[in-house]
Amino acid sequence: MLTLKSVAGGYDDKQVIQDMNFSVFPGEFFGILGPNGSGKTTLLKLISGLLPCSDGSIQLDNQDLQQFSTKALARKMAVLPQLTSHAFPYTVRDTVALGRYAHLQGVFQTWTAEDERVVETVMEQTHITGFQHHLLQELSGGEQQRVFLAQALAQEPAVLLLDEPTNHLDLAYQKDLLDLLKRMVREQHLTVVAIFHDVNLASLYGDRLLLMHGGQVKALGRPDGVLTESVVNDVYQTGVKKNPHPSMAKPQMHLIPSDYPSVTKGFRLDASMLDVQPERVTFISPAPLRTFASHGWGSGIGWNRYVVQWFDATCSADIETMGDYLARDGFDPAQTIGMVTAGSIDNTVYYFGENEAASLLTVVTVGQEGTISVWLFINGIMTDEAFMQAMMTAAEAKTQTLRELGVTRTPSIGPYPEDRIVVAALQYGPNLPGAGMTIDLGQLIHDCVCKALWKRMQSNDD
Ligand SMILES: Nc1ncnc2c1ncn2[C@@H]1O[C@H](COP(=O)(O)OP(=O)(O)OP(=O)(O)O)[C@@H](O)[C@H]1O
Repeated sequence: MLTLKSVAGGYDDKQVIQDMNFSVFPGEFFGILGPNGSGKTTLLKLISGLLPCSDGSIQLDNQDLQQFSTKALARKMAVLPQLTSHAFPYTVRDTVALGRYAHLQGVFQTWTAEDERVVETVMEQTHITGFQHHLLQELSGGEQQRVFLAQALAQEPAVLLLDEPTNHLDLAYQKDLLDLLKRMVREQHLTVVAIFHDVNLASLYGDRLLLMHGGQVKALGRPDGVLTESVVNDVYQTGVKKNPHPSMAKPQMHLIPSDYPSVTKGFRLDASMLDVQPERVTFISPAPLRTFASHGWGSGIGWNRYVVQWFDATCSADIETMGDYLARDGFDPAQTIGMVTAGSIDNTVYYFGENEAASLLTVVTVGQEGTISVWLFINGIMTDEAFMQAMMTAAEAKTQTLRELGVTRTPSIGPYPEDRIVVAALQYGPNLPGAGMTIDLGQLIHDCVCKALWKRMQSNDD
């Protein structure tokens, strides 16, 4: 275990680190974050013994760092410093082999079969075997980074210290390197202490994070506790928005550019953007809208410009055939919510509604087999909660209207597996924090969906 007790330190004329107290446990991936100049590298230099502490102490497995000989410390701890442009006239293999220095045995420092095996293994793990006979200066920055990681791993340390290890690495190698470290943490109980600039990578891979500010601890703990919007905004002095990762329980921070002009400024979603043709109904927005869609192509949460429904009696409407419809009619698949149903243009009704809180266009289509699609195009800035509440309110309005109309459907009134709801918001204009039935937007949605459905059903009677 690595333990820092009241550690202070820095350079001759400058005290950088103050009163650092924390422990890093065996088999832990410990991430260090902080703005430029906050003291991350200085802290790592103190932990590696490169700089002496001016106060406090650092212990490794209950032994003071100063009590280790250089070679004994190198068998316990390896360091991957920030990559510099300084290139050595060594081959890749020789550079990696230098990592075995602390393990060489006897007076003649004999190179053993075990040393050979370790060098081979770490070169394979870091994908550098293919250029092992190249000179270091012939490699790209990312390739050099992997060579120095292999050298550090060749030390077979219990603790690995890394200063911005993903610098210079492309996306795939960033993931490869961090996956490798994570695997070593899990399988070999390696302790990793790594400085990150990318808060999202730190969140994904770090078991715990230390957020530094002005040479001190600003926050320390699990990523979801450390990476709060207010703390990150405060420390980095910039606007961020926190969101969960789509497939892991890890927070992710999204930068909000401060002078990003709203492309949706100055227009309003209304029926002029709706195109009703015999074979399909299309809503075309001049700019991407934030969308929540329950079914079909583009379902889930996203940003889309087009919402399209094709009427095709022969279509099985599965997600595979949707690509053909999009391609045939020239819609960008990345910006489209698409659906297909049996039916015709007669089945489309729309209604524009407005109250003091917001305005919205409601489009309702009813397929031949009874499938109902409800689209809501809302003028305002909706929160995620508002989107979900809008979905629930629209579903409730639909069910209530069908009940009032005495409409029965197969399999039954109520939840109908093929019914669809799309909620799209301009994300410009009034703030709309909720859309439940007790607030203005919810009432407007309920009113518009009921009116549109009534209109549709009355036209049925004509
Ligand atoms: N060799 C040095 N001599 C004197 N001061 C130094 C030295 N190295 C760094 N500093 C100062 O110490 C402070 C912390 O620097 P450090 O490199 O630890 O920050 P950092 O958080 O790693 O920054 P970055 O994110 O930019 O890499 C800075 O104000 C820096 O100017």
